Amino acid sequence: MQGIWTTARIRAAEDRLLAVTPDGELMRRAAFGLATQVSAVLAEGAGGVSGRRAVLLVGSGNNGGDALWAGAFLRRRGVAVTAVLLDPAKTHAAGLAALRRSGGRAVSSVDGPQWISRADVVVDGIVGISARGPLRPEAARLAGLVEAPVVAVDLPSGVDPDTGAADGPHVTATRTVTFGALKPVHALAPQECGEVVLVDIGLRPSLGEPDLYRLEPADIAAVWPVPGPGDDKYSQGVVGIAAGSATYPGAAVLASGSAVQATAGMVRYAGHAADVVRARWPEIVATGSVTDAGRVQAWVVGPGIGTGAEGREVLRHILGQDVPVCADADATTIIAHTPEVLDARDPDTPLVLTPHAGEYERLMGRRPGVDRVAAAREAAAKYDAVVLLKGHCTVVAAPDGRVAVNQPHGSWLATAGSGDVLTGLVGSLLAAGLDPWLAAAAAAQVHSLAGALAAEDVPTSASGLVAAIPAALRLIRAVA
Ligand SMILES: NC(=O)C1=CN([C@@H]2O[C@H](COP(=O)(O)OP(=O)(O)OC[C@H]3O[C@@H](n4cnc5c(N)ncnc54)[C@H](OP(=O)(O)O)[C@@H]3O)[C@@H](O)[C@H]2O)[C@@H](O)CC1
Ligand SMILES: Nc1ncnc2c1ncn2[C@@H]1O[C@H](COP(=O)(O)OP(=O)(O)O)[C@@H](O)[C@H]1O
Ligand SMILES: [K+]
Repeated sequence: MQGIWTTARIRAAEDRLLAVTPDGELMRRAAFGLATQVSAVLAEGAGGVSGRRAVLLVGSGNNGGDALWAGAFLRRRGVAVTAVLLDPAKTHAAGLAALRRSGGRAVSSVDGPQWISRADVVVDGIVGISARGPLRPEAARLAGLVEAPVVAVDLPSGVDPDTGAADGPHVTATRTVTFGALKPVHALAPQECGEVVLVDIGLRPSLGEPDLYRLEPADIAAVWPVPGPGDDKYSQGVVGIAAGSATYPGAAVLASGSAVQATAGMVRYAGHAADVVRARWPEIVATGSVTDAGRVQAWVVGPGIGTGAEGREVLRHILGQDVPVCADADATTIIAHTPEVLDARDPDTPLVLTPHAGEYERLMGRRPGVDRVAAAREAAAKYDAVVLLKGHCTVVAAPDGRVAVNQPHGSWLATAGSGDVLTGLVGSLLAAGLDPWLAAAAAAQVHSLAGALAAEDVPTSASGLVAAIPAALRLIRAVA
């Protein structure tokens, strides 16, 4: 798993490392890595390095210092470097001196536009992990003039380092070069960061346990159930799907189909769409009611079941079965409106809730807001459940505090019925006995990968996602 650390933790680790490192050493390590990446962007975008023009946007902190030192390294490779100083009186003195010694130029922000317009690459050293709020007007004005590729130092300025919120003027980078460790912004604002490159400055041993995680293919491959020689259809975990209705059978078909594709064992369906489900997926054992569904090791409940009395009874029955439950869509709304249905649940029975922002609002009485990690954690604590908060970057929080952030592969999942596919994936992993947090996080990752593979650069559908699940799993197992 990739670890991600909040800026408070990064700063504390940096302080520990700084105390045992010669003055300026960390910044020089960071700047050298940064200069290497700027050179690479020049080589790719401007056809070479020597003779190309780099403009540094330099703020008042160490982030600007990194940019200035990198400018000095770039000079050695023959790059024409101009630093635009946003606050000359507070500019990092040693960095500025190094740039000047190397033959680089420094100008004030008034003279910035003429240099920015001729740049082959712009280095965003406006602000780093000590940033608060969006870009200030002068920085916003200069950033708005940039047309060249942008390499962001540590993070794209104006984007919140800890929440990834980009709700005001900010930089959008082609590449972000970060130091020592990933910060939340890198997982939560992929659109603004572009490609993220991590430069090792020796921080890892000082960091301790991560605050957030991102699953890597190897993590998913290691836990995704595959049958062994001793397995049969039951031993791998049977998942039950309570979804859809006679009028709206689509959710049932999608959630059940997703479960069929996800694992090898067995899928049971219970509800009013039994005929349609059976016709589409003959391998599913389908019945009309959850009370005669047979034994399962986990339940998926909610998509399309309605929020009336019948839906409530279905949910109450399922919560009382002492097996893990993924409650989605209408089940989320029922829980929000009649929380006493949860009394049917044994406190030790794992529950996964999968709200989108609107369902979150019903569950918590407020929108998730800009701090989606905190929002998911609060809901997880309130409901003693794993909460998968849907979005471009889906966040999965466990009641014990663990949080995973999903890595999106584009926005292809924004299609009707996509959530039904996700819930089927979660359910089959719960049935296989996975830790519920890991099940939800792995499902989210496979879901987005299936979206990208189904889409292949043109829009896809939820049925397309279901069909692409095997390809996503094949790819994950191949690269792991
Ligand atoms: N420590 C280390 O070992 C290493 C650190 N490293 C690097 O240091 C960076 C952190 O540096 P830092 O702490 O100096 O703060 P940083 O983010 O550059 O600037 C903060 C200043 O900017 C201002 N400002 C604030 N908000 C603003 C806004 N919205 N828009 C505009 N301006 C704004 C505000 O100043 P003010 O103008 O208010 O006086 C504030 O004080 C880190 O990201 C990494 O790049 C690497 O070299 C590796 C080793
Ligand atoms: N812009 C987006 N980028 C990436 N993923 C998205 C985006 N919009 C939605 N998704 C994902 O698509 C799924 C939509 O689920 P949901 O809102 O329940 O839709 P539905 O009710 O139509 O099934 C979620 O997994 C969500 O994270
Ligand atoms: K920056």
